[in-house]
Amino acid sequence: MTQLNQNQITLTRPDDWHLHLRDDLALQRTVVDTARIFGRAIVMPNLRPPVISTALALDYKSRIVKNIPADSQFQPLMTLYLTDNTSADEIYRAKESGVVHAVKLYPAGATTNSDAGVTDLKHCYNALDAMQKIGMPLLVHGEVTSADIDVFDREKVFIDQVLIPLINDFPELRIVFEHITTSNAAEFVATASENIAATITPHHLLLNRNDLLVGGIHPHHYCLPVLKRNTHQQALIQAATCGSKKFFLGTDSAPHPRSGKETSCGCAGIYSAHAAIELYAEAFEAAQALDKLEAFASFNGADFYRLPRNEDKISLVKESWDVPETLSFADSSLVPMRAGKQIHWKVVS
Ligand SMILES: NC(=O)N[C@@H](CC(=O)O)C(=O)O
Ligand SMILES: [Zn+2]
Ligand SMILES: [Zn+2]
Repeated sequence: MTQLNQNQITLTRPDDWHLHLRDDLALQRTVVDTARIFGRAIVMPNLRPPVISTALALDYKSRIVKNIPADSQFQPLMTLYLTDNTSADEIYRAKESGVVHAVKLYPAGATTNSDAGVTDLKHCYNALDAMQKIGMPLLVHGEVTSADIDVFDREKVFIDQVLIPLINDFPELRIVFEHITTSNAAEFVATASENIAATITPHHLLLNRNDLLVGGIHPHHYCLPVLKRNTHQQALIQAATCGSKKFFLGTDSAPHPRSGKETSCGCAGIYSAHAAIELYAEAFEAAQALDKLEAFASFNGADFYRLPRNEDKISLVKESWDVPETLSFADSSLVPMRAGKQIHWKVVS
């Protein structure tokens, strides 16, 4: 990475390894915002109905591609939604398509649109076996769902109850522990085998649970896994900036209409695609680790997914700009991360 000075950085074009684009009219917003900066993105399959087959993934991809601006080289990388019924054949079809790059595990009931998710991983052993054989990564929303487990502990308990047994049974399975939020997860990944990696979001680097709960409740900071205490935030910053190849950029940008967030039972998800790399630059600068941003954003994910790194570059300058209060979203609007406030890095073309 060429760091010209403290006020400008140039890095290889980054990729987003965990992204929600939604569907239909929403794609006009989400695809354009992500394609502005990112070369590729791993597209989450939690639509209604979920993307459970290669055929559905191909259809979804064609709807996404229609919304890519003509001057963009952006490539959506598709995923399948794992269910209790996913067959080994479906995994082989996914691999052969060249279009599906990973399979996503949502424990049933864990998060937005996860009702069709997995009730017990034992139902998925044929599919997991096939994935292990062909090197297809399993992406996990790593939270248990039992009512008796506190929402702040669900990630840590997932490691003990689900992830460790899974790795014991499938030691060669390539796994991405998505959107990690705790020191427990960061430590676990750092010391696990090279088959285990993790994505980290901009909001879990920049925010902690005070930003959700102090001075009133802030529904636009509600996401899953929920923001944790600041010691966990510090552990994530350390993991992202320490130079380890196991941690990489995944925004988990997850738009919901304003009306779905500002209500008596609000949806989980934070929209960051309008300014994702700029927000990461802020987090890395605050940790005095801007020199580590390029590997995190542009190398480690591509290497884990065994895809070529991007070749072109983007540049950011340290310049503050105002984030709008709202952005148009399908037939309504959404409130983006940092709405009505400033972001202190800006991409220059
Ligand atoms: N992260 C979230 O809070 N929400 C995501 C689902 C997910 O990634 O768990 C969504 O699809 O809205
Ligand atoms: Zn998730
Ligand atoms: Zn997500």
